[in-house]
Amino acid sequence: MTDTRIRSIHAREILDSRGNPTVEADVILAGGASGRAATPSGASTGKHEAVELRDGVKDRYGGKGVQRPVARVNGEVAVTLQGMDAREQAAVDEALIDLDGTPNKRNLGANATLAVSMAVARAAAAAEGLWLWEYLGDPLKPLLPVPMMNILNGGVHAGWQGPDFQEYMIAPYGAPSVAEAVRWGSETYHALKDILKARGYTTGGGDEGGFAPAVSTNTEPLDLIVEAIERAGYAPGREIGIALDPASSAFYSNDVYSLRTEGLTLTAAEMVDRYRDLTAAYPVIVIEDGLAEDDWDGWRLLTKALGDRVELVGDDLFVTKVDRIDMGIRKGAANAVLIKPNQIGTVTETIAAVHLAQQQHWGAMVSHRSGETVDTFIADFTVAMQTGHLKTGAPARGERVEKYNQLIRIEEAAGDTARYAGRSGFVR
Ligand SMILES: O=C(O)[C@@H](CO)OP(=O)(O)O
Ligand SMILES: [Mg+2]
Repeated sequence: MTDTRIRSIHAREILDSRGNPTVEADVILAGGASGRAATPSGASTGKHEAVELRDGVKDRYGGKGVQRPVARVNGEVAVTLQGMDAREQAAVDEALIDLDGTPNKRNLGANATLAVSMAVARAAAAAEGLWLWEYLGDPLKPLLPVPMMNILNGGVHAGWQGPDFQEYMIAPYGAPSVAEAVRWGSETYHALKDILKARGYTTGGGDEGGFAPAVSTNTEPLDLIVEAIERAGYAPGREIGIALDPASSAFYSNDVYSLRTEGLTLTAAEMVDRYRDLTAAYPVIVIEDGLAEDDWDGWRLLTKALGDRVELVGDDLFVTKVDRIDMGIRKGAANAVLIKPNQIGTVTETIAAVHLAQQQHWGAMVSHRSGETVDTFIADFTVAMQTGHLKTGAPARGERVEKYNQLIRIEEAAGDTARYAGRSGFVR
């Protein structure tokens, strides 16, 4: 094997899919192998997430002057990591955590540390001549995830023009392989487009490539999607299920949830009743962020009511942090964790969050951000961690399909050892 010590690290500012700046890092090893990675960026960010910094922006986090995440990677981060073995991911990430020295990466920026951390993993995999998923996981046990395709966008991702709920996803768990699942998803997406056109809705897209029609209730998208699944020739519930991310922290304040489209203001208990009705009437198998990021009592209520039959995923609630996931386990709040590497800022800490969820027999759903790049790290990561499902937007738009296409490539390369998670990809 070639020399895997880190020779140089270089970061730059590039654009994400919303046209906003983000960080990309290149890592070159002494033996010549290299890795490149770019960090995505959220819009409906949880308030407990690690901090994202941008070059030239005035520092809001207690530092003086302006933020310089890229310059700091090219300066002190590069100097500190130089000579370290890229295969020692935990040690590299520990060095990044120490150098930052804060609980939420506000010093270096989680977007800067993550780009470096991911690029180090890629460089090490390249040096060993392995696919990233093989390097990060068990090469003999690739588990291909159910693609959770967000085909109808609302909330902040659609400029509050449509439903209050942010994401309506389809989960083609009945397919025999990930390649077929992607095809089923794209056929349903195109059927939905035809249905929307016929009803006089615009077919413009939201941030994650799903359609953003100006519907007047939060249930209308469910009717439209069930119809689209049928029109594409599949059985709603048996072959393709539906997942929701209401991202409810965005419409929660003063202890109530305000559903603008429906002119309703609901308590947590009333929201739980609503979700109970929705899951009885539609094939909804996952609800992410059904309640707000600090509404622990509401989450316990929701988990008691639906936790035995619906995967209840905490995104803003847990922000990929082990101490918050631990709190959820102790309180009986949720039964699954959304896994977003940039919420925490290193590969090692992301793996720790996945492992904690898995030890509890909780679900772990790896996720993109609404602002993305063509980086496919999360596709390989999901296969390696055997999490069973990956949400990464609509089966349209380059930065989203690139992840689904990577799953197709992995499945092909893995051949007979590849297994598609299907229904087993969900905790309930
Ligand atoms: O809420 C979410 O789950 C994400 C990704 O779909 O959105 P954002 O990246 O805007 O936080
Ligand atoms: Mg979410």
